[in-house]
Amino acid sequence: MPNNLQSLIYTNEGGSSPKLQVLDQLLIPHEKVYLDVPDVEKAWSVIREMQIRGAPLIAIVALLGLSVDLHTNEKTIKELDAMDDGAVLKYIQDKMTYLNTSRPTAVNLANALAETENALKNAAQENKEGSLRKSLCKAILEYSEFMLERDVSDNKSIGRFGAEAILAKTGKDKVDMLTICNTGALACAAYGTALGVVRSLEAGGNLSSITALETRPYNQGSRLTAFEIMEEKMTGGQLICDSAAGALMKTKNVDAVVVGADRVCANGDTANKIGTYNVSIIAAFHKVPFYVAAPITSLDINLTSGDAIPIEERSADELINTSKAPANVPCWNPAFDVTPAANITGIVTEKGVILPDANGNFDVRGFV
Ligand SMILES: CSC[C@@H](O)[C@@H](O)C(=O)COP(=O)(O)O
Repeated sequence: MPNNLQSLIYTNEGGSSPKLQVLDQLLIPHEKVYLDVPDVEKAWSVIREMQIRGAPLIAIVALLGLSVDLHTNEKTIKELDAMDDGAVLKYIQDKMTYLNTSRPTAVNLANALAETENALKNAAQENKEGSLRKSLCKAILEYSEFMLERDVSDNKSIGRFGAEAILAKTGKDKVDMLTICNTGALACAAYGTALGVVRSLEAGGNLSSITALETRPYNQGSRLTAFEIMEEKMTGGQLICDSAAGALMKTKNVDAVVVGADRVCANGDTANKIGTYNVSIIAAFHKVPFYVAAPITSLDINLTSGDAIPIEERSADELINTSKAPANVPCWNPAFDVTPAANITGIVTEKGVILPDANGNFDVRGFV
């Protein structure tokens, strides 16, 4: 991703004055506007309104937003000043619980908050700063910055493992790829997951083409992925509408599909942007390998199958406003669907590719 178009801008002058701005993705590709995130309320709303989106970025913005709130928001500082030590932990936990209500399907935020809880417990025990409040706030700051750095290195590993797996599976030197939604630098701190795999193929000279699906109704494919493809002049980049995926596989060539994930269950069932399930069925019909690319933080080993994944349903307006439909038509607008593990060839993580066993069953638990 070119430096002039980052999903977020984070600074921390002096080590304890974090500042966060996020790119308003609803305005891309026509305008580039960065929004200040001074507190958890703003972090919650940019996530909820999809001004930022993508499972990894949602978690990063929530945690950095919490850190900014605790260190620099005057209202929060005043409230903390008036508290005794016993109340501080609960106060921070309440803000975390609130952030976790922003969007339900991606598990990365819930996993990040669980990791933060552990960091808080350790910080409280060690109390290195000599003040519980300072120790807890420092722990949040350190953990949020760690997440930011880890995201980029994990994505590069996912990219490498995914490219190797696809080239080995297809036995080709150059591959035609298909993807849905936006899983690129705009969905993460940088580089991307599924689009990171495509980036890695391109870097190795192994990309023949990359087709992005439009991804109705929010058009993350046409607004964001197509934008990233054009910015980087990716080889053979093109856009098609969602309903053209079958025709593409039948009449042109697709060597492999690679998609992101919002939540991968213990058995490999994967929630991702609405329409991913359709693509997996078409890929299975045409015997095209179908890869999921996601960091370990997208795995939810507590859910045994995809039936239990909470699927976010969004307002009818989003569908009506983007489809010229009659204003009063009833709509069902699920933001995600679940691809059954049976349709998945491999799950690419930063630790390697998870493959099914001899019976075709996945068990992702050993990777967490
Ligand atoms: C690396 S992002 C993976 C997924 O989060 C992505 O494919 C997706 O479904 C995003 O949905 P969104 O509703 O735009 O947040």
